[in-house]
Amino acid sequence: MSTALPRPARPSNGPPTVALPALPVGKTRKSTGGLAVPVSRSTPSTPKIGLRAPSSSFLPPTSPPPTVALPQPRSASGFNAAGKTIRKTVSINSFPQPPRGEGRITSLPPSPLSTGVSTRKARTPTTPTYQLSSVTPSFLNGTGEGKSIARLGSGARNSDGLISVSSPPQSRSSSAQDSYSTSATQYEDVENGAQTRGEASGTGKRMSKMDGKGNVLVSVRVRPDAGGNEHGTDGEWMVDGRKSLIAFNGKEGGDYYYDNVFSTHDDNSRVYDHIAKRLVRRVMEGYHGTVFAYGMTGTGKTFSMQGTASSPGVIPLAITDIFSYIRETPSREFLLRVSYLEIYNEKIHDLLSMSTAGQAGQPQEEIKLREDSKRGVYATPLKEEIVQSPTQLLRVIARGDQARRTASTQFNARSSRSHAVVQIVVESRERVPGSAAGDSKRQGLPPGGVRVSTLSLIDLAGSEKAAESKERRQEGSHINKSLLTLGTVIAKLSDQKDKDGKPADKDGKHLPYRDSKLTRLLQGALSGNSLVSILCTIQIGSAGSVAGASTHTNETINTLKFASRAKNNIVSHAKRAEEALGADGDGGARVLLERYRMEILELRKELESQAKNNGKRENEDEKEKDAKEERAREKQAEYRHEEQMLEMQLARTALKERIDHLNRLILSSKSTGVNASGSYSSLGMHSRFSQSSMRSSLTASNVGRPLLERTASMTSTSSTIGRKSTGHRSSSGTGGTGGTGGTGDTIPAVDDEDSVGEFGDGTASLAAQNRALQADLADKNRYIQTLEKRLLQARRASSSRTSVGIASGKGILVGEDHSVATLIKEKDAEILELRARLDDKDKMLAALRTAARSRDNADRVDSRAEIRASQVMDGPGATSNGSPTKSANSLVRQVSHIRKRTKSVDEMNKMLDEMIQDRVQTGLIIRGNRGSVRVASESKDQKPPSSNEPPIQLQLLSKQRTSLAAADAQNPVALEA
Ligand SMILES: Nc1ncnc2c1ncn2[C@@H]1O[C@H](COP(=O)(O)OP(=O)(O)OP(=O)(O)O)[C@@H](O)[C@H]1O
Repeated sequence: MSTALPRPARPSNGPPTVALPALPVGKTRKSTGGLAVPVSRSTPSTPKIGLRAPSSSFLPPTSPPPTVALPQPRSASGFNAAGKTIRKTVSINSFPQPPRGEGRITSLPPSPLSTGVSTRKARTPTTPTYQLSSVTPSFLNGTGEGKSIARLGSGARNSDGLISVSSPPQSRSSSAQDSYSTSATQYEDVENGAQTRGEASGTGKRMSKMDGKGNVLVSVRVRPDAGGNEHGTDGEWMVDGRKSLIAFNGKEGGDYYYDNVFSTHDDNSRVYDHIAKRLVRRVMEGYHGTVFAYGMTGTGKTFSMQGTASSPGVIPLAITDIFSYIRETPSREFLLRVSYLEIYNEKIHDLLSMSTAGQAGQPQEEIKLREDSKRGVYATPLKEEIVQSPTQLLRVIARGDQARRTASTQFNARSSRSHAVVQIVVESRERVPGSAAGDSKRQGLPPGGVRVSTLSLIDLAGSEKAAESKERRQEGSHINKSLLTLGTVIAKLSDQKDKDGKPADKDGKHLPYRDSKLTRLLQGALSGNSLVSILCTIQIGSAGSVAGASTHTNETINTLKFASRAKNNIVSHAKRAEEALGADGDGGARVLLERYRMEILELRKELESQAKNNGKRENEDEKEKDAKEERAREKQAEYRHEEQMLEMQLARTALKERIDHLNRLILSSKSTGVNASGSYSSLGMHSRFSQSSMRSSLTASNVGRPLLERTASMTSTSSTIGRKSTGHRSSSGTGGTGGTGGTGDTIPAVDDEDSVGEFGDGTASLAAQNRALQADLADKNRYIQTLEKRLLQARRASSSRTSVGIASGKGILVGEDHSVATLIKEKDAEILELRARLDDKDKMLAALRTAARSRDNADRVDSRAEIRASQVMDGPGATSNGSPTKSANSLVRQVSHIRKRTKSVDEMNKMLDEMIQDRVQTGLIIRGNRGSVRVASESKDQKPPSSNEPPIQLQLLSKQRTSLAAADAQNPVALEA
């Protein structure tokens, strides 16, 4: 069916290269206030529009077939074969640069707003309709379109043959470097200086190079009719996607050419490819870009921007391409952050924080628009989320969508009641600064800087004429007001600047950007700082009613007018964003990539310095630890050493005491006991001595375990002796006055034959002394065993310490250990010696015992004989008279004998004291407060005992032996025995 439809008879090729004469404008067109009039309307040969098929006819035109798929050159499209003037039918694609001055003004399409209409009306009759013919033709005009088309080869992709412009490759991730013939692309190519279109660009290319400006990309999408009528109800509409044409044959009709016209059959993917794909790439390369959808409510703005799961729209497809670009550009690193806001009833809401703050019932902080020289106009405070994957980005946007306000309207069950703005900020920098020096040089940018560009994807709320509810009406009034302001600003846009250098309208007046939040937010894009692509959505059809049809038609025409005006008036001066170097200044501080890089560098430095410090600290810690361990070891060794020295000292003292004690005992055993005066007994002496030595021991060894054990040993010793001593005393007490006639019967609990003193005066008998000695001997043996144990332990400790000392290389320790080892050896020798001495003493004791017995026997015999002799000599009278002469003599003899012996003991003690005194003087022995002595081993300058010189105990012992021998020599009784 579509094949049979006649097409508008417009020349499609062979455009003139010069300005064409003005053509008369048809009345009907005039009445539209300058709206474009399809040539076909006034061409007799052209069928009526009502019969025409819409441009979405799927089959290629029959005759004459377009030579190329590109849009008509504007010179050709401006009029038909009949030479009719069609002011507004100049192809938008033929505006590689904005019209200027008067030409531009006159070429403006009629504004839907009152301001533009009168001007247009006044000028229309006198102004040539093809004002832009003087503009250097672009690659799309007659100078080279054929070649460019052949090269671009977009037709292959267009299955329905309606593509009017070359299309980029379809792959979402393809580069499509030179396949997009829009003004914006021309601009970009100028920037890069690349002859991407080669000869196809022709003079247009050269012109572009000269001023580097371009128009925005304006596309129109026709939504399928809800009633199933694809091409309009009254047959007045014609949509030709291939020619980018929308023609209306009704009231205020005309032909409208745009960069792209999408028919009802074009899907979202195709729409994206044509309106946004290139722009997204440019954004990734450093330009700011804005895509927005404009149109009446329910015409498919949201459908085009967001799409559906099966047919994703501009936003998801752009996101896919952004990440594809990042993947394809390994030489740069990127950082993406996204924000999402809506303008509802002239208030800005953050859709990303609304989903959190709003849910929690917290009022959102009011978001204001601010402006600075670097960022332009921006909303603050606005949540920005850094995203790392398409999924994450889509999720963020979906979250915002959830928060967006929608409501049911007459034309849309889920109408967006706000303008929604997704902003994706792209930061990028060379991965290795300076690596692409050549490239950077070409771009005139230093390597290493961060480029920041912004992609704004805007879904405007739909204009609405009538609303039922008050709320809808209020929303509608805000929406309409902001859209009206947008239209006004666009209508007033010009190259004029005011005295401050700010964009001004044609009369030099301020542009009313501030009249609405929307225009304020779009200020940067509208004033040319960014590449702009506008998608206008329309619906051709009645929407089921006559009233609806008329509303639709009016709205559709208004939308088309808006699109035309935007195409003509918005001029892009977009430049690649400057690279911010360092984090200095306001711009630098915003650049997260730079901030993060600096932060990373700082953190790395910190990490390194920390690692260094840690290393140092570890070393120090280790050293300190070593030193501590060393000190602990030394302390331990010192303690052990002290302990050992103490033990040895105690042992020495104890041994000495023993020796003294034994000596005293031996000497006592040689004596005959105390005489009748009872001045002292040997056991009494011993007891006293024992107590005193105990005290001294306690004083000398008041620390350590050895003390307790040794003290216990001493206690047992003293108790043994004390018991005997007590027993002795008690015997003294009972039998002390027994006189010569006293017998052993007076001593209880002593069954030994020797238990009774011969004098009955309490003097200890030899047997008692022997028992005491044996008990003492047992004590001594036990003590020696304890000593041996101690020494064994000391030896072990010393050997382990020696090994530690050797391991740690401490010569001094080894030296000390040597001395200790030597001491131990000496101790061993000493013990051996002592044993030998003890054996000697045992033997001596046995001998003494025997001698004592035989002496006692002899004494008894002697005394009896003496008594008998005196009795004989004195007679009975003498005895009765009690002459005491002889017995007194005998007693005197005995006493003198005992005194002699006592004297020898005293002498020996004296000798020992002298020896000790001698040692004390030489500093080898220190005398304690209570008479105890200790070896001055603690003193640091203590000389190690000479290997030749025997230890003091041995010396004492040997001296003692000598003295004993001397005493024995004086005491023939003992020796003879
Ligand atoms: N090209 C299309 N193909 C199929 N369905 C479409 C198309 N355009 C719009 N629709 C459908 O029309 C309805 C309204 O579309 P959409 O919500 O996108 O309109 P709108 O312009 O955003 O409206 P509003 O301004 O009220 O938000 C939706 O159900 C959508 O699916």
